[in-house]
Amino acid sequence: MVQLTLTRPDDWHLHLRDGTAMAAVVTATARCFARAIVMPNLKPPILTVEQALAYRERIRAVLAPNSRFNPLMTLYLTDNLPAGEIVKARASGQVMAVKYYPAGATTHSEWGVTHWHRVTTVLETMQTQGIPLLIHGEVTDEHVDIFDREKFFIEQVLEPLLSDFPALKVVLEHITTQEAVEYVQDSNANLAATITAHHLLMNRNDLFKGGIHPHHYCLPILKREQHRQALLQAATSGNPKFFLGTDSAPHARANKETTCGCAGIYTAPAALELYAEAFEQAQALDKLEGFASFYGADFYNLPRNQDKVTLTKQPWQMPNQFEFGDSQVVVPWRAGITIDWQQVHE
Ligand SMILES: NC(=O)N[C@@H](CC(=O)O)C(=O)O
Ligand SMILES: [Zn+2]
Ligand SMILES: [Zn+2]
Repeated sequence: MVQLTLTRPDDWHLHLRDGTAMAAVVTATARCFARAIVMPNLKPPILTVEQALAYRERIRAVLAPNSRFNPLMTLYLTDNLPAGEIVKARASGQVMAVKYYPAGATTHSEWGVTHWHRVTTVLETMQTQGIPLLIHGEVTDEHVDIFDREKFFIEQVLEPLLSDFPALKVVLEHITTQEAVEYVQDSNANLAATITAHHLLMNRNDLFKGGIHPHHYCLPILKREQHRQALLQAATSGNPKFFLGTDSAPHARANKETTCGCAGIYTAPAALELYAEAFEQAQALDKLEGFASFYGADFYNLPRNQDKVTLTKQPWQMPNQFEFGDSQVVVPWRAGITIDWQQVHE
């Protein structure tokens, strides 16, 4: 049997939601990942260190008693986030980063940043304190084609922002384009990017193959094949600027399969297995460990994990749905479909 053993990975971009929904999904991540950067886009969002630490305790409270899963918290950047909150975040040791949502760009981004010029004081403090800025990199101008929003964000926002804050650590999250890959490659070591499994394995045809697929809809939206190839190349290149962030983003089935469905793909139930599939496709399984288990920790100046996980090539079928709190269900990516790799649970 083909087996693959690697240092336990971390997920550097994850949505856990809150309440009973959170309780229903957190194990899917905790079974595999040692740590995860937990996104703050709750409704209402996580605006203070106090709220972030309380959210962290709610997550920890539903973990199995012997779980060593460590949720790493983030703050939601608004036009009004006080710089003092950054100092508190640094002191907390558990609030690791600040998330920049352009207002209106994605799920629960309505409290996000209207223009980066409004948050320069906070960025200044983050730069001094060494707190990374995590960016959803899409412009929100409705005149910009949805497939070009990432490219335009890089030109119109990221480039000027980085030139004003060259020492700020920045993660361009869930990149989807060749332009993003090239921009990150060509920048200094303070800029890194996360890549999702679904953007490594699907292109925009998968939104429409034989009919419309709401469970393939996420933001940034899937792009054409040329971009998927660029992402695959970046992820498997061994360049430490690219690391794992699933962007696993569960929504209730009823909110996906509807007239105006939510953006977000729930990949946590097979996250590492799906990355293995992508890396195998690129004949680069030997590069998975660096991408999944080393480079993110290095970027955040955290120790690499010590223990291991093992995947085996034993097909299994993804369930059609999972419970999602309060009599809701969530449909995972690849629902009802065979997954090639499987994590071995000791
Ligand atoms: N990726 C998504 O399509 N959705 C995310 C938000 C985000 O990461 O942009 C969500 O919270 O549902
Ligand atoms: Zn996003
Ligand atoms: Zn996300």
